[in-house]
This record gives sequence, C-alpha cells and structure tokens, in this order.
Amino acid sequence: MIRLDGVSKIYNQGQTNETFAVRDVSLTLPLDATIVFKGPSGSGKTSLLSMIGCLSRPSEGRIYLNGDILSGLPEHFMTEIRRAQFGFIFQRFNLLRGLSVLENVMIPAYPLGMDHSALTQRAMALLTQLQLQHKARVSTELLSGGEAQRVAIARALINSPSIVIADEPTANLDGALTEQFLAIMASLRAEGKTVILSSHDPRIWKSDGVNIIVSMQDGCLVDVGGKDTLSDYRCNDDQCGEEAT
Ligand SMILES: Nc1ncnc2c1ncn2[C@@H]1O[C@H](COP(=O)(O)OP(=O)(O)OP(=O)(O)O)[C@@H](O)[C@H]1O
Repeated sequence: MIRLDGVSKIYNQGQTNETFAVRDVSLTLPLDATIVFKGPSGSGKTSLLSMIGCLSRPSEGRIYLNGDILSGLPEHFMTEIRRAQFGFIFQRFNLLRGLSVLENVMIPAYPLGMDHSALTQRAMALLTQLQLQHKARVSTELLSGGEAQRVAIARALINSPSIVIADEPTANLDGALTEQFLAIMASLRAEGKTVILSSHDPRIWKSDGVNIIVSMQDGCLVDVGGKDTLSDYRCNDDQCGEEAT
C-alpha cells in the first residue's frame, strides 16, 4: 500500500511567490486498485502524483510504499525506486521529437543496462500490444494524438512497473480515444498493476473500473469516495470545506 503522512508541497518556500500546492495530506491507498485524483486545475493533483512517483520530494511529511519510506531517500535510491516501480504517462506525453517511436519507448530502459536486442524485442512487443508496431520507425512528431498517447503508454510500461501513473491522460483525447485509454488501463489492472490517474474529466472518474476517487481542492484532500472504502484518510476540513467538482 501507499501511505502519505502529513504530506505538503510548497514551491518557492519563503519567497514572495511561495505556493502551497499540497497541504498536509494524509491518506492510505491500496495497491490492487485504480485510483483517480480529481479536482479543479491547480488543486495539486500533479504535485501529489509527482511525489508519490518519486519525481519530487515532499516539503513536509512522509510517503511510504509497502511500509518502506520513499520520501527522504538519497537521490540515487529514489531514482532506482522510480525506475523499478513506476511508469509515467505525462499530460503532454513528453515524447522526444526527432527520435523514432521505438527509441522513445526504449529510452527509460537504457540506464538498466538490458541487452539491446532483448530490449528491442520487448519494446516491439509492447508496440504490438498497443497496435503501433507499424509505426515503430516513425518519428514521433508524425503521430496523431491517440498514437502519441499509446507510445507514451508503451514507454511507461517498458520497465514493467507495478504502478502506472497517468496525469490528465484524456485532456487531449476525444470520446473514442478516451474509451480506448480506459480499456488499456483496465487491462493493466487485470495484469495486477496499480493504476493511479489524475483527471478533471468525468469520463475518467465515472468509469466502471475506478475503485477510489480522491477529491482535491486548493492543495487539500477534501473527500475520498468511489466503490472501495479506504482504511485511513484525513480530510483537511478546516482549510478546504467544499468537495471538489
Ligand atoms: N514547479 C512549480 N513551481 C511553482 N509553482 C508550481 C509548480 N508546479 C505547480 N505549481 C503551482 O502549484 C499549484 C498546484 O499545481 P498542480 O499542477 O499540482 O495542480 P493540478 O491540480 O495538477 O492542476 P492541472 O489540473 O491544471 O494540471 C498551482 O497553483 C500551480 O501553479
């Protein structure tokens, strides 16, 4: 399970432009679930997911994965855990222009020193699974939005992460592509992966496969709902009284 204990993220701390992106969030999340963080733009979803996924550190508080502390580890341990445990699908996909689809998918695996032909085979298998094998040699700027997203999904899966994090994954997708994305996430859950999404898209948080919906507003956790109940969470009702929409 993932446990957040009094987690805050403060950007530009102590400066005139100090921003409290996440305020004192305490929450326990199971790993056998699809979890959605919802809330208006600027409510702190990306900041929170970045900390859960070891892309950034809390300014205050602690984060644990299966009882092991993630926050506060030396940088190289955080990087190792990030590579081994988490796959990221970013809001703007973050594909590298000028490189082929295949190269983009393989990049996160390079630091792990995997044999090149085995890695190529694995990347091709993922592209085939996502019906993109015919685009393997194509440069990423020639892809449609839906294709670019599936490349981003393949890249997120290259190191066989146990937890897949997607930040606003359907922001640029039409209805059919959103359905396709949700079907891919459901198949990842069926393989036993944890899926964590951030979204203000009702098509995401109303979808059948979602177990837990965490609502945020102004950096605060304001509600936890969904089909599955949570054993332990704390809302900061004194700071943020209303549920996010
Ligand atoms: N690197 C940064 N430096 C300074 N402020 C930041 C930084 N990243 C985010 N913020 C601020 O922190 C707050 C929370 O931002 P965050 O991106 O986490 O929210 P969000 O809910 O993911 O928003 P969106 O749905 O628009 O992506 C916002 O006020 C934002 O402007």
